[in-house]
Amino acid sequence: MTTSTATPAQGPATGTLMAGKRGLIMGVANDRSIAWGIAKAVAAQGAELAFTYMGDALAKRVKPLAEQLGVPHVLPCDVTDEASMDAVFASLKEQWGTLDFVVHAIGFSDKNELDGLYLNTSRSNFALTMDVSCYSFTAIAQRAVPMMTNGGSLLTLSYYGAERVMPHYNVMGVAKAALEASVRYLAADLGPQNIRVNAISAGPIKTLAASGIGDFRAILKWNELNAPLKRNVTIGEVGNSALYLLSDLGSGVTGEVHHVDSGYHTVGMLAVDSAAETSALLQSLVKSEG
Ligand SMILES: NC(=O)c1ccc[n+]([C@@H]2O[C@H](COP(=O)([O-])OP(=O)(O)OC[C@H]3O[C@@H](n4cnc5c(N)ncnc54)[C@H](O)[C@@H]3O)[C@@H](O)[C@H]2O)c1
Repeated sequence: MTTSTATPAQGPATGTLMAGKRGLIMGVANDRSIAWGIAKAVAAQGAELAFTYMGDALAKRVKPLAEQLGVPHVLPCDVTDEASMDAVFASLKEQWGTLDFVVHAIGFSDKNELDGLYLNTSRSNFALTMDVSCYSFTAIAQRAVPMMTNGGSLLTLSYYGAERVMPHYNVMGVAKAALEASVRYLAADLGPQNIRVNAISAGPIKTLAASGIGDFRAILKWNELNAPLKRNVTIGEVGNSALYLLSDLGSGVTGEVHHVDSGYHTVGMLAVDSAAETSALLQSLVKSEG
């Protein structure tokens, strides 16, 4: 193996950890997407990939990215549409026959409800958020598992708002909590087939999906000030942790929610050395609420 010690800033480490493995990456929207960070990390280790994208508008962005990594299969998929998911797996079955891993980096909620109080969540947006952000992982697993004849690895993305109240995360927090529970149930169901199921709980990262969350910039700053590493994480770092869970390095790990968040989830109190800046940030949040 020829793994280098490159940091995410220098690009992913190259090597052969994923050689011979075929995987589907769902959720690349652009080059800021967490799914893109994961795709780069596993491609640099020899994985053969397929991408899905949602809607014609994103095809223009996703196809050139796929070309960069030499990904030949780029398929449309809307996870609220059963036929669209069936078509993706029928196509992969025809092209590849078997599948080794799937990355589910998909979430959605009406941004009007990612602001203000959770109390005001509508029935329709509750159902849509749960469908896209939680149930779809199970729906994808149902289709992927029959192709994972040599075992496999399923990976989804969560956020700390599943465990603790984060301002404005609202119904997404409820959906992520359910998603994390489904990781554990799927892990139990699929363990006997040597199919592992895990989640990465990523720290806040400026992406298209994140831009819909109220006061997201303040959340980014708050994490930077108060996380043990005193900075936010990159999609490259999430990609490297995903590589561990998707490759045989993670062969003993399933049902896990692995935090890649500069350690923020371990902190019980604000950082004393950033108290002044954190307090100024709080003041600005109070003003924006007012
Ligand atoms: N950015 C963050 O701070 C952060 C932190 C933790 C977890 N996450 C999670 O990471 C995952 C990826 O999000 P991201 O931040 O990279 O943003 P992103 O906008 O780049 O990716 C979200 C993806 O979901 C796709 N999507 C939405 N509705 C869909 C549908 N009906 N069918 C198929 N695809 C659909 C979008 O097309 C997009 O590709 C999400 O689950 C998100 O909740 C993000």
